Amino acid sequence: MEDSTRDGPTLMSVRDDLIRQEDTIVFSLIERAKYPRNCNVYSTSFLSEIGDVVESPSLIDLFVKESEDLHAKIGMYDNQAEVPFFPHDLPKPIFTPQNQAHLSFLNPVASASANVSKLIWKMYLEQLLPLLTQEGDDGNYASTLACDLLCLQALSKRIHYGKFVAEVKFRAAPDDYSFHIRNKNSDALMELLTFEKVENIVKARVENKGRLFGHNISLHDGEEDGYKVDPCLFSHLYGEWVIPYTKLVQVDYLLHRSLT
Ligand SMILES: O=C(O)C(=O)C[C@]1(C(=O)O)C=C[C@@H](O)C=C1
Repeated sequence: MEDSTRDGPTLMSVRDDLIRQEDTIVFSLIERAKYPRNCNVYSTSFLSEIGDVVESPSLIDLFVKESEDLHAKIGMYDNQAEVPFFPHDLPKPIFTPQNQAHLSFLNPVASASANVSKLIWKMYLEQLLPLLTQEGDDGNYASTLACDLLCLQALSKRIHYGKFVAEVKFRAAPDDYSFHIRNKNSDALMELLTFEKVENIVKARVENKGRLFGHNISLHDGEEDGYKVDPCLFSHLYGEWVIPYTKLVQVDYLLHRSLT
């Protein structure tokens, strides 16, 4: 947890973490929008066409996988909030921090089961990038990949934070949640964990952040200021994908949470 009180995280502290993560998401998407689409980065035929390798993952596959291997070595995935896109054969951490108290908040079985990485990956590449970037290719593949990694990690962390939200909600009302968990009633769980008012506030706030962080400031009177990214994109992103995926994570987590 980024912010936990002495007695462990609360719904308020987890929501504060989510608010802080909005900044990271909005900033990283604005950074990615500096570059055009650069489709070669995502193409599985690009590397084989230029003849460098026989089997050809895309550049994004390669870059994210290699980055995650490096991050695993410094213990990134010991943190339950971080979920790798390529979880197989990750190297072991090369050191163990002394204070590991923050690592045991979630139910391990439920935490391992709640995973929407594939959905996030597909949404980012197929739906978000076409809305965020202009078509074109400026050859800046390394910078594009570096931005993509930050965006993907920020989105994944925010969405998988649903595990923490679910755990604090469960602990605050164990009887209500246990009843639906026992009955494997995902619709009732979804209803119980949904706060429409909060969702509307979140969407309005990220749109405002997009307006504030992406504001192009002109120095000349009469010149339109404009935005680096249309601010509505951020509320759209949250309304269509980020919040629904976070709720999927919460339901999946709860369905797999032991009740003892
Ligand atoms: O704040 C909560 O209670 C959450 O569960 C998080 C969240 C969100 O993803 O922003 C998801 C579901 C709720 O309806 C409201 C907001």
